[in-house]
Amino acid sequence: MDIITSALARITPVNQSLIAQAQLKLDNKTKPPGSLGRLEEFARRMAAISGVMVPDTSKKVIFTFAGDHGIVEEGISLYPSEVTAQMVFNFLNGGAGVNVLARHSGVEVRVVDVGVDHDFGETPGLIHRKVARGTRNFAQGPAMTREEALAAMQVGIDLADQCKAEGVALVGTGEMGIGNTSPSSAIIAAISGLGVRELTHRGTGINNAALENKIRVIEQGLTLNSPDTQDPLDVLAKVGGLEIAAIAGLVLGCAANSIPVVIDGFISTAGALIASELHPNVRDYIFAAHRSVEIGHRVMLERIGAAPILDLDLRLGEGTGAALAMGLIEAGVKVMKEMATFDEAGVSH
Ligand SMILES: O=C(O)c1ccc[n+]([C@@H]2O[C@H](COP(=O)([O-])O)[C@@H](O)[C@H]2O)c1
Ligand SMILES: Cc1cc2nc[nH]c2cc1C
Repeated sequence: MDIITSALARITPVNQSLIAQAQLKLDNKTKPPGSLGRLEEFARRMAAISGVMVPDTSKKVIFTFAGDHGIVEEGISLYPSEVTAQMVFNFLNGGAGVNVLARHSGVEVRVVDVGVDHDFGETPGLIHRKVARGTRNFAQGPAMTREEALAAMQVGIDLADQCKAEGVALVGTGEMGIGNTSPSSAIIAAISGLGVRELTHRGTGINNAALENKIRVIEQGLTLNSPDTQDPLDVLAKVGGLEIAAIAGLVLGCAANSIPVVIDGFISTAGALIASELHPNVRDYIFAAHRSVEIGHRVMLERIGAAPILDLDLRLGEGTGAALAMGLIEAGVKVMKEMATFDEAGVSH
């Protein structure tokens, strides 16, 4: 049995009876029924996924996976590939957006090199799991071999298994990779069958002329590689990315370990989409942190069936939206844990 098959075999449906029990408990709290809106949904789903009515949410981790992209040579980003490695050092120094917002929410950030085009040597604090020094240019041939895509997915699965052993209650996804909105658009175009133009946006902030070129380059890559749209791993390998594959593995691994997973923006959702196409129960473990400015994100979220928690015009990635949303999900669990019932508070109902 290969690595993916064995992870898929561990995925079970979430505990439906805990959803009903959690709602009963929430309805006894001092509030009109349902009045805490989606916070109640978070509390119900956290119970159903973890199998515990009030999970201990003290350990929360975001994985920021970094990888480079051969497609950058086509001029599809505003920034050069060197920025990916430079930002890895910024993450390790605690100075990036995700570090700030994760500190705000009491979340630990772990940075993973799964495919950066830089030799990090012994760099302390970095999780060294490099599969390759970036993908190949998918406008000229396949981005990865199937073996490379599977190896990167294995990184995510391993980290999810480790989270289970550590008692991590909530996992978040994040990424850093100059050029990675292009493979993300290619993935949703291949899987949805919609046109590249409807799914491709400005990434780091390219102008109209560069956007036209980006659309043309992605269309060329899809035509050249003609990924098997019924085979999510073929799509991932041919037009995806190493960090996207690792996120697919992390999401799959979280589902296999009954850990709720909060997905960040457009690129993270591309990874989660691959995982949820591989097994229908994966989506029950996913919380969508926010709706990104990237126009294709809405289509991805609809396909996964996830309603975004926030809509803040974010388009940074790294796990920034996940960090913010994790605080709200934890707030839902705290309502379940700490809020007085009508009887406890002596309030009539
Ligand atoms: O998370 C998002 O929705 C998001 C939207 C646009 C850009 N990004 C980030 O910007 C980089 C990719 O943009 P680009 O233009 O280089 O493809 C990459 O490092 C992502 O983390 C992230
Ligand atoms: C500076 C910078 C930070 C980022 N974080 C995620 N993607 C990014 C892209 C750039 C360019």
